[in-house]
Amino acid sequence: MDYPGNLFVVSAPSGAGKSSLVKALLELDSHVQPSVSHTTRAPRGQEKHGREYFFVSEQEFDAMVAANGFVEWANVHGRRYGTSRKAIEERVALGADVVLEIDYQGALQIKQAFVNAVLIFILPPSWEELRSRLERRGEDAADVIDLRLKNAEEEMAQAGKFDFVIINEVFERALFDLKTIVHAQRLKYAAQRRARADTFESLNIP
Ligand SMILES: Nc1ncnc2c1ncn2[C@@H]1O[C@H](COP(=O)(O)OP(=O)(O)OP(=O)(O)O)[C@@H](O)[C@H]1O
Ligand SMILES: Nc1nc2c(ncn2[C@@H]2O[C@H](COP(=O)(O)O)[C@@H](O)[C@H]2O)c(=O)[nH]1
Repeated sequence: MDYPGNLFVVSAPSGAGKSSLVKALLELDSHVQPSVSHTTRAPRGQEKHGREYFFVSEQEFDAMVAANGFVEWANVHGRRYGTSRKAIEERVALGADVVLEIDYQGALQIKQAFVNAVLIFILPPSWEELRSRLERRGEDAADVIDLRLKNAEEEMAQAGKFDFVIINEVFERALFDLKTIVHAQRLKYAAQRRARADTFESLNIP
């Protein structure tokens, strides 16, 4: 389905820096709105219900799956995460640009539902740096970090299925790349929609 708003999907192995990049993008670009996912994992650090995530029980998550309430959902690092269908469809239908920070399985499901969604994959500069970012962040236990690094191998193998790949080595440079992609795609889709509207008008199609 085609909507007036744009969907940007940002995926990366845990610790590559996608949340930091998306947060910085949101501060710079008031046209972009974040999507708040539902998850069955516990809050960490200063995370708040409704801000970083909607933290729900396994039963609540099951109920949303049964009600077709997710536009995509996946098992990631042993927990379930999903994007509310209603929140996304309502906002892009109103012309908002929405950014989703989700894993690659969810990103590929989004592309099926929204063909114009732009998929962006963030890579760390090296394995060593990925591990040290997770350790420096200091929010996950050692066994959780090990699991996330193990899963990173499979996740990084999916980068080729994305529309764009950004290497997050120097933060400001990666942010510039992300901003450029968002602006370029917004202009491209606006031009496409205008051209289609002009064609319909010239053919007298309401
Ligand atoms: N370019 C960079 N150089 C150095 N450190 C960075 C860079 N980008 C992000 N970081 C740091 O790396 C850590 C991981 O970043 P962040 O939490 O944004 O990762 P993430 O990909 O969102 O991870 P997760 O999927 O687990 O939420 C944070 O401490 C962040 O400040
Ligand atoms: N498929 C989905 N993946 C999601 C969603 N929300 C977050 N995520 C991904 O989960 C991992 C772990 O996140 P963390 O906050 O526990 O570190 C990360 O790759 C996220 O991108 C979602 O709605 N759907």
